[in-house]
Amino acid sequence: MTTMESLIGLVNRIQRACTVLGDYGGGTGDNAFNSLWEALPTVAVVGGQVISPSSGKSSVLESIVGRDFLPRGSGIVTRRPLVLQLHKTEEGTEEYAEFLHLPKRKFIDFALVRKEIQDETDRITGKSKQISPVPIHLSIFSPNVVNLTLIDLPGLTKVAVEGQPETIVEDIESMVRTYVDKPNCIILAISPANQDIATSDAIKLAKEVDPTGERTFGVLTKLDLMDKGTNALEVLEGRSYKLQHPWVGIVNRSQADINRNADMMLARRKEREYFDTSPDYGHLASKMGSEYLAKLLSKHLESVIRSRIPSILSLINKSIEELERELDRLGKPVAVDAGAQLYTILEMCRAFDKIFKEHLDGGRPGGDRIYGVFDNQLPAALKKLPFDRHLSLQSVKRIVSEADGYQPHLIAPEQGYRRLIEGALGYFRGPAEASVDAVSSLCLERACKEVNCRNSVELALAANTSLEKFREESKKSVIRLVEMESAYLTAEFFRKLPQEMERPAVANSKNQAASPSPAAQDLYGDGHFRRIASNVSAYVSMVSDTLRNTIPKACVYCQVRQAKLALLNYFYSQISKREGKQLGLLLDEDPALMGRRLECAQRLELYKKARDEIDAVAWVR
Ligand SMILES: Nc1nc2c(ncn2[C@@H]2O[C@H](COP(=O)(O)OP(=O)(O)OP(=O)(O)O)[C@@H](O)[C@H]2O)c(=O)[nH]1
Repeated sequence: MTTMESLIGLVNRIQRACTVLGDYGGGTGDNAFNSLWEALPTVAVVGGQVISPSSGKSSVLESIVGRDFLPRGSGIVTRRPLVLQLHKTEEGTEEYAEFLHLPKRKFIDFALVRKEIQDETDRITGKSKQISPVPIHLSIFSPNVVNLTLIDLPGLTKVAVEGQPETIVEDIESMVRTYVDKPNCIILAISPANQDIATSDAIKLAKEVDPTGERTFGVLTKLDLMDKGTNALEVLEGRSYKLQHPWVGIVNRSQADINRNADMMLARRKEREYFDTSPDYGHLASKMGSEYLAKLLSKHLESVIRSRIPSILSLINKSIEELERELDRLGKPVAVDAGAQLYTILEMCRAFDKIFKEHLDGGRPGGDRIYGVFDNQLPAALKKLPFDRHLSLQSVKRIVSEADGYQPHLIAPEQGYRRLIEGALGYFRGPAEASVDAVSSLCLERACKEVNCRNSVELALAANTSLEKFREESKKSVIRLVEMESAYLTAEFFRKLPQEMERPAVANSKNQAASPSPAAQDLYGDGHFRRIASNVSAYVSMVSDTLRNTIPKACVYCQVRQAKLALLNYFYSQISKREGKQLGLLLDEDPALMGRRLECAQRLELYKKARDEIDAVAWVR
């Protein structure tokens, strides 16, 4: 047989785990998980707010705890649900409080608890006076409490005060309703005795959601403030409004007591005395007061939890089945720890690298297309270069005379030759760069095809980045080859030229024997410029043959060979920089899918843990 402590403690633990996972009820939509939070029995404290007369909700809670710890002030003070978990400790032990969001801090000073509730409320809602459904969990350990969990909700209000959004009235009501609508919710409806019970906000709401009064506990405060000669027996004896559970009357500290900082323990004793000596309520004394209320609720909560355990278990089992099915559908669960993720990713990179190499080396199609670039595309592009235009008679004349300047050349236009050759060599940059791009896109195409099989956009991006790096290197190398040709011309080639140059002049002299100086005559004639064009063309064609052989060498050296050697190393170095979530990204292309899988896995863990905890409680068997 278990104790009350273990049952309420069990629910407390499950409730805390739910909050950590973001389950505090209210989930809607197709993807919403079953809410375990909503299945857990709770006591929700409901009362009217601010508008006179106030219900005394805060005073009741403080009286149950026996400490002053709730924020007070004008406007809506409670703006987030406060899950108040009370744990009874041994007589004589020190009282302290703990927040779920500050697990390592023990609060001994309850004034600091009040401040932390305010600060933590503001952390989520800002100072905007908005409300938020995200609960604050506060545990109080004290010899002066009973084991009990209460959820303090924002007080029901009728008008928005300054600084609050217009919708606050409906917002609060709908938040309170998400709690009190649930059949597992025990409603602690607090109303002041100096107000007509028919107009109590708390009772009106309770009547609506729990018409038979099965799960409502009516609490009447401020009995001491009733007009002389009147009493609240009509309500307390259940004649004004009948509930299944007896009404409990309360006498809290007055405002004057609060101002005086009157001791809570003393207040409890005074309350006891009030009922013991009251001519009106004496016959009900043993069932009145905040201490009695706390014990009554604790006992009731325990019995409700006991009765609900089978249905909670069946919800948990059903949810476990659903989650396991969904995880199956989502595919193999991602290895949760970073080590396993890293292993999987490296395996994937190795497989990718191996197949990629096979494509380049032969054995798989791909490498032959790179050869096609060198054997067909590059020679064709070289052939198409516009040397005819560059070396047209007109262009040669212009370039040579520009190079000569004011002093025409005497024998051979050295500067003119250089300018013509430099200009022509510049055209080689285009085919050189195009070869690099073609090889790069073939490598990338191969890589992407391979990566697609592995379903990882991240891997594709990593391959792309590294191939891009190789492409840049390769481009620099081929451009350097072209620039080297411009930087130093092969003098040997031109040394052979004078003899050849003479040949047309000799032929000329045979035909025009009477001509006084044919060579001199031709020095600035068209024939002379045509010869220059033809010499330059021959030189450029020699360079073209060289580049046709060296460009492929540079591409293979910088791109293909590097891709084979360094792609895997590049993956390794990139991956070792990543951690946690980023590793997960490498494994899967869809962050939404990944998120859902993680959520499902966490939920599954929560449900399994909850099932184990419930199973561990002896009475279930
Ligand atoms: N004399 C007397 N005063 C009470 C009683 N209950 C509450 N009060 C006073 O009523 C005022 C409001 O009490 P709270 O406990 O703050 O009431 P609340 O419903 O939480 O109201 P807000 O804090 O304004 O939301 C305080 O001055 C209390 O001292 C009671 O039973 N008797």
